[in-house]
Amino acid sequence: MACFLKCVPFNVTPTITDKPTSKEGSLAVSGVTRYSWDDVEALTSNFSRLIGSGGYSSIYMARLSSSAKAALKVHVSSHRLYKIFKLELDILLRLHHPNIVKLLGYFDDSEENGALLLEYLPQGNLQEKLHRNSKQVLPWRNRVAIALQLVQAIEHIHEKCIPQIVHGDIKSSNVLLDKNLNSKLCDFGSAKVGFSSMVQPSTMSPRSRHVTMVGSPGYTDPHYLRTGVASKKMDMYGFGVVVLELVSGKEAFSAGKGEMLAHVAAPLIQEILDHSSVDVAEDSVRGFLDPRLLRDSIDIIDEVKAMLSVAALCIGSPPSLRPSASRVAESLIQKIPSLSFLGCGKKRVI
Ligand SMILES: Nc1ncnc2c1ncn2[C@@H]1O[C@H](COP(=O)(O)OP(=O)(O)OP(=O)(O)O)[C@@H](O)[C@H]1O
Repeated sequence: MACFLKCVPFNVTPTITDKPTSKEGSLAVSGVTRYSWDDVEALTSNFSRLIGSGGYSSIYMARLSSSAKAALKVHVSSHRLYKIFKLELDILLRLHHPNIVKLLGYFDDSEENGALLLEYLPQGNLQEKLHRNSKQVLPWRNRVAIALQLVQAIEHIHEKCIPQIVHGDIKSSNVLLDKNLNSKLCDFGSAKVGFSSMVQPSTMSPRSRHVTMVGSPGYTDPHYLRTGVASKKMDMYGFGVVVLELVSGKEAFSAGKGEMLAHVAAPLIQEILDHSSVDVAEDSVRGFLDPRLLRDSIDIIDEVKAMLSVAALCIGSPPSLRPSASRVAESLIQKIPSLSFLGCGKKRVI
């Protein structure tokens, strides 16, 4: 999760009622099992296989049976991080969507230790898939499918959940991939729940016009950085940057060059906003496209332009002009024929 958390106080109201199940030592809440620490140790074979780590957690392989795998996210033990664990737990208990990581169970000592048992996504996160595994090129049709599935997950939390949820940290390492490269949004530790559209961090003093957080480098909405006002539009900004990553194969922030992808793309984005993606020179588009996809570029150039025009609108200013997640989903389905391999045009999951 991003350092967003340092600025926004959480008001986590426990909403979970535990009900006993037949399994000894475990409790279940709406199909989600509550585990004891002994269960957790057994499921992970004493935390023997680390499969991922984030700023505030470690993720271990867990086995529910000889064939069924899961991922156990253990939050670092502390009172402050326990609140983040509770926030993520409360949100995941409410969320059921094919493109959002599924909660299977949890451990909670009600003080400062918590762990989430999640469905296991064997292809890891999108950031690694795009940038670290250079031998295996992610095909174009999977990239557009991932963009659509991600925006459908965002649409679900923004527009279908009551109260609505803002994720607060949309980035490629928070997009996990299943064995068929379907995407699942994870990491709700930075989320805001139940405000109408905007939230202002209370740590912003009237004298200070700047917020202390910087967010995940390359993904944070500059409007949020300037004003401290968080809204659904900041998720759309993060989504726009992920689309730029999918198209270009470049990282959102290059530490070596100290360069942000949104800045690198700015001239092309401006051209698209000033004219229309249809009129933008094909050479400029090819110049931005992931070189590993250039071989197929003749067939996909119109789709690349459609993806770029979505990214341009999502990272544009002012935030009020950015499209909603449902508008983006509709526009991708309309303009990208490759999505038909998913049957996306026919049936929408929201
Ligand atoms: N269900 C899962 N299946 C497989 N791998 C996972 C799963 N959940 C998390 N991971 C791996 O662990 C990484 C970190 O997970 P996550 O983002 O939830 O942790 P975090 O502490 O909130 O991280 P961050 O500092 O990025 O916010 C993911 O990018 C992914 O590589």
